[in-house]
Amino acid sequence: MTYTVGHYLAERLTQIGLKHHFAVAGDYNLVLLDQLIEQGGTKQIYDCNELNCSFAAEGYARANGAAAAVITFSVGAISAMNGLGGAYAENLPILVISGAPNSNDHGSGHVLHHTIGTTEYSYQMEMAKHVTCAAESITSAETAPAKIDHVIRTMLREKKPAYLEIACNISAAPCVRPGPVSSLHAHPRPDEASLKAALDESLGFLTKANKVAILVGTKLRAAEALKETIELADKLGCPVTVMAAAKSYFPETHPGFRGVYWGDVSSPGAQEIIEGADAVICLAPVWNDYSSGGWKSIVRGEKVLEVDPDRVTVNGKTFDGFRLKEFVKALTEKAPKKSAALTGAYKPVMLPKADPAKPLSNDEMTRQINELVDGNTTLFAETGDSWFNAVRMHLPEGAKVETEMQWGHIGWSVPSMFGNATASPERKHVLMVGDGSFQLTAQEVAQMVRYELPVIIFLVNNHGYVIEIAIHDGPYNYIQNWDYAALMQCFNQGVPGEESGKYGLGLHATTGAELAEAIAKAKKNTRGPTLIECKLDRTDCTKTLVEWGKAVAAANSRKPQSV
Ligand SMILES: Cc1ncc(Cn2nnc(CCOP(=O)(O)OP(=O)(O)O)c2C)c(N)n1
Repeated sequence: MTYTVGHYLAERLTQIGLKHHFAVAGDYNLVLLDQLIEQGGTKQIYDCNELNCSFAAEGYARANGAAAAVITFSVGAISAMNGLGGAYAENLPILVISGAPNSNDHGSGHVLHHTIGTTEYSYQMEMAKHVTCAAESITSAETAPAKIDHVIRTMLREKKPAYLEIACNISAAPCVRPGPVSSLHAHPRPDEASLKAALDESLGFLTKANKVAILVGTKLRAAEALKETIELADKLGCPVTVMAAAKSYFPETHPGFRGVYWGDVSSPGAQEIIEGADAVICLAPVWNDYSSGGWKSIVRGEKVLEVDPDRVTVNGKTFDGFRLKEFVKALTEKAPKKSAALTGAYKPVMLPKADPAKPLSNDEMTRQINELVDGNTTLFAETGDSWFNAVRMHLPEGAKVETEMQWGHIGWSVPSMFGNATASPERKHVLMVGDGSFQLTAQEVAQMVRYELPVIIFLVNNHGYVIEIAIHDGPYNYIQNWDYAALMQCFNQGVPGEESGKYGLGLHATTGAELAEAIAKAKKNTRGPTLIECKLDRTDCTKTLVEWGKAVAAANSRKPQSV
């Protein structure tokens, strides 16, 4: 068998740990898809469309560390741009690979199908450059290895997405074989002088402080320093809070854990700890309009030691030339004990059990889902009140929560959980998604039926865009109602001649008792997804959503600066 450009790509994807890659066929990528299958190493998983394909890769990367999606030129790739944007915003290394026009067409004056009808095809590459850390176009086998290695090495180092387009007549062209994968993982060595200076300045800052606290931020997982953060918290003995988008990045059973800090909508006691501290160690925070509650709560300034993925800022000075992980390890070695602010025990908000015969409430639904979440569960929470329901849950050790609070593309959670469940079949997967979001990517549940993923989907049918209603209401926030549970009947048609793909289960829950019964059935459905449609009153949402929504609306309505 001739070793080809497509084989090279497949071997590199396998070497970096991808057991699967996602794909949607298109005539520009069919030969490439054949090469990837022929080389093996990563199994080809199909999606209903390229938006879902790119989000499935994003979800796979959340569990696996990296991922790949293969789509066709222009009509496919431009849909997948949304997944690239989301992966960029959420710091996830996915590689989107687009089939591309025959290398002979460039400069030929040919107008090609699936393009915008001009004779220039570089517009896609130009678009991709804005939402990736590396982007390359392969039009010859000779240059393919360097370009493939460049985009993979860069995405792994930067924890950002990358883009590759391969001319359709080059995928099966003969190619040299790759060397060791270690060259793709190389990181620059830390600058010791800067690391020491940052450490000395930070120790001086902490030694003077009495009430020290840690705030775990959004980018800490991408900085690969979750374990190191626990070690720092153990050494300091101080309270630890997490930002909403970092929920589950720090174990909630840890003696120092004190809830979620989200300004005025923080967990009880968390706001006082952070805003009352005289030294806050902020680890990889992202302060956007959502996380700061409409710019009202940003933790920054002279009381803050801010540790970003590649920079430390403290006492009005800034230091770089090393990674967050290296700095946190060095700080832990010399950090003083600072347990003065750790008073009392953490008291999570435990929701009371409702009367099972009463109409299902948001609190009762959240209470039962929280009970379902164990140490081996990955809980996906979609944009909407699902965010606030996940944030208020109390997690057992090992539980993970996945959100997309920076990009916030409604519907992201369905394909992303599909990808995540594909990457981590040993874990349980639970999704909370509103009816509005679900309508954007609902068809990907059919792929969960096809691949027999035993995930549980809580479809929160509160009849509209409740998060938008909380921010700013209008007729545009009300949607066509579906019989969401009945979709499973539609998706269960299976693959002709095959036994698989027929085990989706759709259930309705209008009371606490019906929900409990549905969850019991879902736990027994091991050969496919279970969608439980939870009927809630539109006004029944968390108070934190309403309060936060008002703050975001106020931020959106700021008057233009008068010149
Ligand atoms: C692709 C995309 N288009 C529009 C929006 C704006 N948006 N954000 N949240 C929503 C509504 C979410 O409604 P649901 O999923 O029903 O969730 P709830 O808020 O819990 O009712 C919209 C329409 C968005 N965030 N992403």
